[in-house]
Amino acid sequence: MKIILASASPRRRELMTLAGIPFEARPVDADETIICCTPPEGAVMMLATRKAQLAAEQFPDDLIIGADTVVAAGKHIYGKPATKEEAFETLSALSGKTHQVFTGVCIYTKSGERNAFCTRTDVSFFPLSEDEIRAYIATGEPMDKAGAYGIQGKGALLVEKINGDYYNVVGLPISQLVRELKSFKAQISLSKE
Ligand SMILES: Cc1cn([C@H]2C[C@H](O)[C@@H](COP(=O)(O)OP(=O)(O)OP(=O)(O)O)O2)c(=O)[nH]c1=O
Repeated sequence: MKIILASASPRRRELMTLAGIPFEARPVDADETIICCTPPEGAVMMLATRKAQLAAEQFPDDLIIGADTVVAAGKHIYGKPATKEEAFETLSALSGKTHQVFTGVCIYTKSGERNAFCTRTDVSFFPLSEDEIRAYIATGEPMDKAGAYGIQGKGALLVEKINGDYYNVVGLPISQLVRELKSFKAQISLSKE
């Protein structure tokens, strides 16, 4: 049984490699629309499960990992910005405040085993000036990232402090994932021999 990462995210691939998990990356084209008023924890687990189920159609004999990350602040849920203006609005809303980053992960086999979990990290931003936000957007970094920033890049300069797993913010709570995989019933080897 192979491990399939149902993801196009280069960050998730890097983190799987960092953890020493042997895997193949097979992106899926999932509808990432979140039903209105769904709490972020439920939304990310639902989307992670949707991605895993789609990949399982193509790889019915394998163990699939799907993941989804969103940023939540107050009642708002922020995914990847569609435009630079949306990135500006998102970063303005996060400026000077603490928000939550939720990543949902689903480990799934077509034979019926399923484990979905969600990890939360609190991230506090410094107050940001309009010029600072515009300069950051001009780097191009925000456009493919939930909440319109990447903590692993220049986005690190926006962050005053974090509470929780750093790798969860980058897109995969890798230590929790390794623990969940160990307790998963499927016969998988986590070593790369
Ligand atoms: C907050 C934050 C998010 N991100 C990224 C992680 C995810 O790749 C992305 C959130 O979008 P997702 O929809 O979770 O993932 P994706 O579209 O990149 O990849 P796939 O659906 O194929 O798995 O935002 C960072 O890289 N750094 C950060 O600091």
